[in-house]
Amino acid sequence: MSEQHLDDFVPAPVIVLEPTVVESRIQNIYKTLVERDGDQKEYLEAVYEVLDALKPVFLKDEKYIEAFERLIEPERQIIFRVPWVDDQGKQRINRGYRVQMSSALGPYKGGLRFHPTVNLSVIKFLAFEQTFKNSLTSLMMGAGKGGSDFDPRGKSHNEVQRFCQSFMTELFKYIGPDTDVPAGDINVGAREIGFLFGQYKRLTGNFTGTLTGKDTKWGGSLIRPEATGYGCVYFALNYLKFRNLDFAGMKCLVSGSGNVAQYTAEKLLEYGATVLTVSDSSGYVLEPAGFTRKNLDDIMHLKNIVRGPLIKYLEYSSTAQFFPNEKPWGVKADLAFPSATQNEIDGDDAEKMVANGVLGVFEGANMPSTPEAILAYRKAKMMFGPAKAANAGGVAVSGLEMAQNSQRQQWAREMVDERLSTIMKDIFESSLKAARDYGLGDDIQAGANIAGFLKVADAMIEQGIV
Ligand SMILES: NC(=O)C1=CN([C@@H]2O[C@H](COP(=O)(O)OP(=O)(O)OC[C@H]3O[C@@H](n4cnc5c(N)ncnc54)[C@H](OP(=O)(O)O)[C@@H]3O)[C@@H](O)[C@H]2O)C=CC1
Ligand SMILES: O=C(O)CCC(=O)C(=O)O
Repeated sequence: MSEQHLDDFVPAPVIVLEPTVVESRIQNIYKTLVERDGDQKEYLEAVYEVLDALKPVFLKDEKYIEAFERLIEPERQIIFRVPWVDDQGKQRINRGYRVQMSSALGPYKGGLRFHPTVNLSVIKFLAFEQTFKNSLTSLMMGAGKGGSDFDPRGKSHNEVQRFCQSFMTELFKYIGPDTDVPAGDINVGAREIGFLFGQYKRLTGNFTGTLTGKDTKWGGSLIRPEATGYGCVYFALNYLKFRNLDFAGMKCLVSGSGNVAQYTAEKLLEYGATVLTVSDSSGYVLEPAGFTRKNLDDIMHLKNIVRGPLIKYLEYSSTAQFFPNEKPWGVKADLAFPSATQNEIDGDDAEKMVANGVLGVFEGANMPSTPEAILAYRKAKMMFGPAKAANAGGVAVSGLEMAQNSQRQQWAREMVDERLSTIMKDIFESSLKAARDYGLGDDIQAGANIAGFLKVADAMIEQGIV
């Protein structure tokens, strides 16, 4: 650029609007979204939470309102047919999705979920949350999310393989190591990533880091399987330290019994906490004296190898109690780690936790707390680690997997764990700093939204209206 051009460059003026004008712009953004996508209730819930938290940012500069308006329209939404053949030779059809939300900070990045509840609203809310989460990690990652309404429950190994191959036969057109890098989420673990990667390689002829969460023998990062659960506990550790507390003797409720729940429980045990519960979609298990390491190994065996329902855990333990079709939130404890799915804690569940003196909730799952639940935590001044901050460890190590793949290297376990722990500490601190910068005290929920948003918004503004 010539000097003349540099002289010509005038940064956009800061436009400060009256609070009433900001309020009405916010209402209009939300109203327009409801008019367009009113049936997407999970997406509306996720957008509303962020919109509300960003008010102080919008009050300081109008440009951020415009950036937000742009951000809530995904860059691209891909919906496709996934035909496959079951073990009886019968044709089956599922629907596949990939929402490429934002490429402001890097290639689209985020997991794939296979679950009968998957629809466009669910994938959009997950891609939206991913945008702020990935920004908080400070790694070069944009945001996306995908999946299918395919239900792997009761499907054979071969059926899952055929489904994954068909899913990738369409998805491969839209992804790549520098464009979009999917990973796992609910029901997409090491087995499914293997099938998806194999088909991607077969279709493109390239062995690239296009998926993360790969097996560590062929390009995966050490610590990626543990990263979301460990990261959530590291985040909680920073929050506890900030309140002059620690894990020793803390009684913890964990929900879910999949990837995130298992490694959350593992790290909690390492830190001397007591894990009282795990759950699945059929109910929850209580170990009244807390899970031992052996108990946790049994849960891992039941869920990862046998792939059975949680009631079968009673065959492994004589002390456990199983509560069918119930959630663990009424059990008396000190800390809660929801690690199953969205909206698994409603207002009533949260009130039970408040009444039981729960000190903090750290979200391993994405958006597990309803708006009513969050209100109850806030009123009770509980510690609250919102998903986009607390569960960012998984995607952070996926970012490190991308870096290792680019270098054709595999880093040592200790090195990845150290990076993860530092990233979680930085996320806690940057969320706190953003809250303080905007006069919001130690409101980590608002701070995480603000810190995550500002980086994406500034990048969007600097890259022009695209
Ligand atoms: N894996 C990762 O790296 C990351 C995951 N997350 C989030 O963490 C959460 C758990 O994911 P992950 O552990 O990977 O998934 P898994 O598939 O490994 O485990 C999911 C667990 O949640 C339970 N579950 C799923 N749906 C429901 C439901 N509707 N009601 C009650 N329980 C349910 C499952 O029970 P059942 O087996 O009976 O279905 C299972 O125990 C999700 O919200 C995901 O988006 C967030 C960041 C990263
Ligand atoms: O590792 C990733 O890319 C995605 C993890 C994910 O889906 C999430 O953070 O919700």
